[in-house]
Amino acid sequence: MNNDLPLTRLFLFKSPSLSEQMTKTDELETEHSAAQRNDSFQIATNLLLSFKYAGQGVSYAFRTQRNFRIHLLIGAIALTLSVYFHLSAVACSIISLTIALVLVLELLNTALEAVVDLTVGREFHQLAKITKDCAAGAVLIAAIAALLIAGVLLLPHILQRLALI
Ligand SMILES: Nc1ncnc2c1ncn2[C@@H]1O[C@H](COP(=O)(O)OP(=O)(O)OP(=O)(O)O)[C@@H](O)[C@H]1O
Repeated sequence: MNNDLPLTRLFLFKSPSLSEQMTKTDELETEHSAAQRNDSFQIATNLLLSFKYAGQGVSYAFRTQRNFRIHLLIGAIALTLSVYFHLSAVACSIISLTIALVLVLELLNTALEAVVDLTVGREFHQLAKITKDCAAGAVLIAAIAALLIAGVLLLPHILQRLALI
């Protein structure tokens, strides 16, 4: 297995081969992005703009990541049920934390995918595979834990309401 990433791949925005393939539109978008980046450096002290960029990250994940939307929907259902069944403040906090953990990991997964794609482009690389698979695995483990915790805390109430116990 060749684990050596060329240094140029790590430090250049695009590999030369990919740059050659860029369309005129891509070039314009890159210039536009560069201008935006310069602006962001000039206004980095503005706290409201920091929140805005963070919001753009969440918005991007929501728009592009189906799993993020699914986790958000399941989280909303779990929280609604928690309030509906008058779960204790501690139980609600635990459920909220597990939901937040899954969403945070989904955002990090999306960020890592972007960095990997930025680095290796469309080329296959074993390290790219490991990075993406591990990031996806982290989301999966958090999601299973969240489901188990919500199940333990909510299931007795749901079964009771359905008159099954
Ligand atoms: N450059 C690459 N080199 C090697 N394997 C890759 C590469 N890109 C993706 N893969 C493999 O393909 C899988 C899917 O990659 P992809 O970028 O489509 O993520 P994804 O499944 O869409 O993730 P998510 O569902 O979280 O958005 C990865 O988990 C990895 O195993």
